[in-house]
Amino acid sequence: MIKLAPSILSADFSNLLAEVEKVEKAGCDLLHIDVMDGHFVPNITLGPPIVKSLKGKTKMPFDVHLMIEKPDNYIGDFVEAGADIISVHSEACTHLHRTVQHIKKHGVKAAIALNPATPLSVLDYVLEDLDMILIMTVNPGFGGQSFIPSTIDKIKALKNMIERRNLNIDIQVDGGIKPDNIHLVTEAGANVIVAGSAIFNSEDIMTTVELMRKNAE
Ligand SMILES: O=C(CO)[C@@H](O)[C@H](O)COP(=O)(O)O
Repeated sequence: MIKLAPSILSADFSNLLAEVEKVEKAGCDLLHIDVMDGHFVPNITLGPPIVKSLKGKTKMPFDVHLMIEKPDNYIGDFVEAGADIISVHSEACTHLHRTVQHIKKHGVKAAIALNPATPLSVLDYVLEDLDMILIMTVNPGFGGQSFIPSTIDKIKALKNMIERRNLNIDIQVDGGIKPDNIHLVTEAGANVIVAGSAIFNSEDIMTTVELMRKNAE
């Protein structure tokens, strides 16, 4: 079962609630919230108050992707604001295992995100503790970038790694996913698909979501 997670980075922030309502009505499964600090990535987006302002206004779970340094300092604030899943970047964590336990202690789902150049081996000793792994299919920081094709082999290798250990972990992909390439990532093993510009910049969100779902399966 494929889950679609529209990234609000490409939404019209002056009309954020209406944008969220549109993707929920179109049948999307999760709301992907990109948090950027201007240090880990060269862009600044939003913090817990914006997340909190949306809580209770949609039934979609909040999938919060922290592209920030020192994520441990902010996990509690995002949980309090309404996060249901929190992803931290392996590249931003000095003590990755500790950070994963920190997320889980807050009672939300824990995920690790990997930049395109980061090997899967960083997951070796934390895999069993994860609910989801986020394979970045662009370098993080901006919406509207082009999909990096070498990430397909990485998704396949991750799928094998999870199956070999008999685990049940979602594989999320994020960056440059459109109706015409979504099948490449789902065939490789991804089941949670983030899409920002493809959904929010489309003329008809409902039709685009339907097309993405059809092409994914
Ligand atoms: O995390 C990020 C970018 O760092 C993403 O969530 C983007 O927002 C996805 O946007 P598109 O590539 O789908 O336009």
